[in-house]
Amino acid sequence: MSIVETRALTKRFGDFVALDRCSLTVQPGDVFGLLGPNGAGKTTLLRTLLGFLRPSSGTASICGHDVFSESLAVRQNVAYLPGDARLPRHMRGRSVLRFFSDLHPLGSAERSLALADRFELDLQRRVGFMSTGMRQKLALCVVLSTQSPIVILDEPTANLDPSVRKAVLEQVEQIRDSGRTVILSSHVLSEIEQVCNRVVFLRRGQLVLEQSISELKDRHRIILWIDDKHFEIPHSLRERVEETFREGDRIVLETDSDLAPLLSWLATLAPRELRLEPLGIEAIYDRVHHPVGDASVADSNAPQEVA
Ligand SMILES: Nc1ncnc2c1ncn2[C@@H]1O[C@H](COP(=O)(O)OP(=O)(O)OP(=O)(O)O)[C@@H](O)[C@H]1O
Repeated sequence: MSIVETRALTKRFGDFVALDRCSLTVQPGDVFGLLGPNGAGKTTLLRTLLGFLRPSSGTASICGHDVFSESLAVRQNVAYLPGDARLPRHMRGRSVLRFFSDLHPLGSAERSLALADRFELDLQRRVGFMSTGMRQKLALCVVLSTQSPIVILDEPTANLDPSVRKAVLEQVEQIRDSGRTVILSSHVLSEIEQVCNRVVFLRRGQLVLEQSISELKDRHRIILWIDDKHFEIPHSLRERVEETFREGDRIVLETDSDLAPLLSWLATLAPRELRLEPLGIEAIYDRVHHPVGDASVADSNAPQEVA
C-alpha cells in the first residue's frame, strides 16, 4: 500500500494554478525526489501534503489519512523541514533541540545532540546570532532526529557547506536504510541522483515525468560522427534505440537497453569518432524543462498574491 498518495491534486491561488491535477504515489522506503525550476510548485505540493494548504480539488493522503481533514494524524507521522525554517531567535541552540525533542512524540534530545555534533554546530549560540547555514543545521538536527515514518525535506542542503551536505545526505541514506520514507525537494541534481530511488519532475504545477533512478542509470547517449549519409537504424535494433538528433555528420542516439548489440552494429559503420556517455539526470532535466519549441511563460501568467 502507498504511504503517500495524491489524485488529481490541484491548488489554485486566485486564478493562478500552482498545482495542476498532480497524481503520484510514494511507497514505504522510497526516497522520493521532487525536481523543478523555481516556482514549479514543489513547496506548494509539500505544504498541501502537510495540510497547511487546502486543496482546491483532488485528494491527498498520508498513511491512509486525508491530508486536510485528518491533518493532525498526518503530522504525527511526518517530520517536515520547510525551506525557510524559523526557529525562536532568543533561544540557544541546545535549548531549541531540547524544546523540540520534548514536543515531538518521536523526538529524542540525545539523537539531536549527536547530530549537532556530527554537523559541528555550536549549540551555545543564540539562534538570532547564528549564520543562515548554522540555523539550517539546527533545523536539520530537529527534523532528522525524530523517528517519524515519513521525513519531508524542502531543499535540505541549501546554504550548507560541502562537508555538511555530505553528512546530511548520509543521514537521508540512514533513514532509507531503516525502512522509513523520505520526500526530498532539491535543485541539486547530483544529490537527487545520489540518494533518491524515484524522482518526479514538476513544471508549471504539472507532474511531467516520473523516473526511477536505476532506469535512469541504464540510459545512455551515443554520439557518433559518420561519413555515411544513408545512416539508418536496422529494423532489429529499432526497439532498442531512438535517434534524437542529426546535424550534418553528427548523430545522437539514446538507449536504455543492453549496449553490446548496438555498439557491434555501430562498429561495422566505422564512424570517425564515437562517444558513449550515461544520460544522467541533468540531461533529462534539460529536456523536461526546455523542450524544443517551448516559449517561456509571459509575465501575464504570474500569480496574484493570496494570503
Ligand atoms: N500564497 C500564495 N499566493 C499566490 N501565489 C503563490 C502563493 N504561494 C505560492 N504561490 C505561487 O505558486 C507558484 C509555485 O510556488 P512554489 O513555492 O510552490 O514553487 P517552488 O517549486 O517551491 O519554487 P522554488 O524552487 O523557487 O522554491 C509560484 O508561482 C508562486 O509564486
